[in-house]
Amino acid sequence: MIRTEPLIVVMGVSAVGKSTTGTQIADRLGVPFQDADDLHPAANVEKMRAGTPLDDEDRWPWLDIVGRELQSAAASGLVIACSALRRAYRDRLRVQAPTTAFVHLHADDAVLTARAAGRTGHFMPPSLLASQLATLESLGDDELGVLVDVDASIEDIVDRAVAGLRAAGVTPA
Ligand SMILES: Nc1ncnc2c1ncn2[C@@H]1O[C@H](COP(=O)(O)OP(=O)(O)OP(=O)(O)O)[C@@H](O)[C@H]1O
Ligand SMILES: O=C(O)[C@H](O)[C@@H](O)[C@H](O)[C@H](O)CO
Repeated sequence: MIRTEPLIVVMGVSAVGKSTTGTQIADRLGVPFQDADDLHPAANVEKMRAGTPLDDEDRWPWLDIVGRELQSAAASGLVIACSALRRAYRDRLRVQAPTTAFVHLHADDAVLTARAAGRTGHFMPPSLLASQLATLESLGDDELGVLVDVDASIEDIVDRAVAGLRAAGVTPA
C-alpha cells in the first residue's frame, strides 16, 4: 500500500494561534513544521509592520512560495502555518499541492483581540486584525479540512484538529 504523508495548512487570521498550535499538530503527527510568516518577502513584512494590510498582489508571490514548500514536502509531510484567508488563496496553494488539507482555526473577536494585544515583539500590529477578519473566507464544505474553535487549551485544540484530520481521511485511522 502506498502511504502519502499529510500536507496541512493551519489557517486563520492573525493571532488566532496558527504558530503555537501548528507546531504541536506537527509534533503529534510526526512531520516537520514551518511558519509561512518566515517566507514573506521583506517588503510584505515591512508593509504589515507599518500598519498597512497586504493586498492580493502582495500575497500571490508569497502564496506561490508556500505552495512550492508544500509540493516539495510530499515525501516527508508538512504542517505549515499560513493565513490563507481567501478561498482564492487556498485554490492557489492547491494548484501546486492538490492534496493539501486545512485546519481552520476560529475564535470570537474578543478572544482574538485579547491574544493580539497580549503578545509582544511581533511585527503584526493588533490594528490589522479588522482587515484580516474582513478578508477571511471560511473553509468551504467542499474544501478538505476541519474547523476548530480555539477558545480552549492548546492540548484540546490539537486533539480536535488531529481527530478532525483523521475523520476526514487526511491521516490514517
Ligand atoms: N489556545 C491558546 N490559549 C491561550 N493563548 C494562546 C492560545 N493559542 C495561542 N495563544 C497565544 O496567542 C498569541 C497568538 O498566537 P500565535 O502567535 O500562535 O498566532 P498566529 O496565528 O501564529 O499569529 P500570526 O499569524 O499573527 O503570526 C500568542 O501570544 C500565543 O501564545
Ligand atoms: O495574509 C496576511 O495578511 C498575512 O499572512 C498575515 O496574516 C500575517 O502574515 C500573519 O498573520 C502575521 O501576523
